[in-house]
Amino acid sequence: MQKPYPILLDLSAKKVGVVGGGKVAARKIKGLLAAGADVTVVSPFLNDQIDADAVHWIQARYAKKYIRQMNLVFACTDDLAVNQQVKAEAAQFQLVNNTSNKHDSDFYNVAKIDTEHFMITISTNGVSPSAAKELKAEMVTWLTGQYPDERRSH
Ligand SMILES: C[C@@]1(CC(=O)O)c2cc3[nH]c(cc4nc(cc5[nH]c(cc(n2)[C@H]1CCC(=O)O)[C@@](C)(CC(=O)O)[C@@H]5CCC(=O)O)C(CC(=O)O)=C4CCC(=O)O)c(CCC(=O)O)c3CC(=O)O
Ligand SMILES: NC(=O)C1=CN([C@@H]2O[C@H](COP(=O)(O)OP(=O)(O)OC[C@H]3O[C@@H](n4cnc5c(N)ncnc54)[C@H](O)[C@@H]3O)[C@@H](O)[C@H]2O)C=CC1
Repeated sequence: MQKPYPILLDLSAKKVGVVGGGKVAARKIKGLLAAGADVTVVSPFLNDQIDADAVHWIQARYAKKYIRQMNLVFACTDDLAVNQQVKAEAAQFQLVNNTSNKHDSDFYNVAKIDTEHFMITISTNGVSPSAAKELKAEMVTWLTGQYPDERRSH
């Protein structure tokens, strides 16, 4: 991304689409449900880490019609052509995260530390997600030393 614009979103009760129901989808869905989003998953199969009762599950292969209401869409299948298709077919109002191609995404997810007083988000602007995860771990250790009360969910 050339000039990313960072924001925090209120997704409570907002419809969010997730295409694919595997390991990566499971991680994204966990974060979305924690934010109170109304998640619809389009996928023939669901990973056992995804609670089918907590989402709307459309048990089908991707088709544009399933996500036409959603502002925010996560393309998480293991078929790169399908993820690309989700991005290519999106309307102007839809923001798509193609999880298999950072060069084909409208937004990236961030590593997050959520404490009593701060929400700290970490990004490498797509360069190295594992480096973001490592820096998060170091910052949690540092923060815990500075603010002993700040141990909430990370
Ligand atoms: C561009 C971005 C788009 C997006 O997903 O939003 C993206 C893309 C890709 N990730 C890949 C791999 C991994 N991603 C993780 C983990 C996380 N990835 C996250 C974000 C992002 N990942 C966005 C940019 C973030 C930034 O700017 O720093 C985090 C921060 C947040 C989250 O996922 O919610 C979360 C850590 C949060 C936490 O732990 O706290 C791990 C580690 C693990 O799973 O343990 C691995 C395996 C190890 C590795 O390769 O690093 C691949 C290669 C796929 C392949 O080639 O097979 C791509 C595709 C590509 O690079 O194009
Ligand atoms: N952005 C990130 O954080 C990361 C992204 N990736 C990328 O994520 C992608 C998915 O990886 P995993 O979740 O590990 O794969 P996975 O194999 O666990 O899951 C793939 C899911 O896609 C579904 N699917 C396949 N074709 C579909 C279609 N036509 N329509 C709807 N659903 C369909 C399958 O049923 C399955 O649920 C890979 O392309 C990988 O490169 C991998 C690691 C991290």
